[in-house]
Amino acid sequence: ASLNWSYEGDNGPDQWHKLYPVANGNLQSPIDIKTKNVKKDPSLGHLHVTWNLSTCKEIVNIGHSFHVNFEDKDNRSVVTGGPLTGNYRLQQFHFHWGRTDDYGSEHTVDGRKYASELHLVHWNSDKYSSFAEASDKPDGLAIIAVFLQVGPPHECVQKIVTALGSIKTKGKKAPFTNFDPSTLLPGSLDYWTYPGSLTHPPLLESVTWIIYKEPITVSSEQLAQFRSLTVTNHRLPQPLKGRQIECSYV
Ligand SMILES: NS(=O)(=O)c1ccc(C(=O)NCCc2c[nH]cn2)cc1
Ligand SMILES: [Zn+2]
Repeated sequence: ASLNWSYEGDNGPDQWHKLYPVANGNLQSPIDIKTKNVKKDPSLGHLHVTWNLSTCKEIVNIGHSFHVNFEDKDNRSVVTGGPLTGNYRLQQFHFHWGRTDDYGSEHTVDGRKYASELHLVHWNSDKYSSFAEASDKPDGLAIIAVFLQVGPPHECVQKIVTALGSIKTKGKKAPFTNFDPSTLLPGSLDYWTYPGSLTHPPLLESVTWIIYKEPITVSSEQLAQFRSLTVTNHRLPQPLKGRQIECSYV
């Protein structure tokens, strides 16, 4: 089915509220993280990530982005701990980017835009039986975000960039196996967390966001390869509406 929304033109982000009224809700994402307003929460423990590379399945061109999909029929790849209660199962990861290296992340930090942002999407498999069922529940989803800055090329991102060559057109998919997403995490495991939403339609307010403070580094050429699929796919920061951002001190 062709999407009724886009990132530019008549169906762009400022129009999304017409078909998805929640776009003007109180828990919309992304947001700008004003670090001086973040609350240190000593009770926020480590995040425990157990991603099993046997669950990595395929890479798919979905038009406005590409997804790396995981088998989520059991708890082989889960995240738990930190702000989460119970196990959240990894379903897919994807990136957001802009037309140039100067912007492209969805979340920003004191107004700073990164070149890109990785999202690792998980659903609450203790309480729900599928992503779709979990996707509209307040405790349904947990999305881990990692910022990407420009510098030397990233060895593991290169595996993803190489695979893009075989999914050049919308709807195409290719096998993508034995990839360990933990190779995409930064060195420091300090994170911010806040309650928010999916960052494009259906924009459901069902997400516990967990955003690593430290970026990873990719090259300008690797980002240019992302753009070869679609030129831009990031939403701008939304109103905080009184939400509190917390941070761990690992
Ligand atoms: N950028 S992001 O916030 O990580 C994000 C992650 C996943 C989705 C998504 O799965 N959207 C369509 C499928 C669906 C959801 N609920 C019912 N169908 C959207 C945005
Ligand atoms: Zn995303």
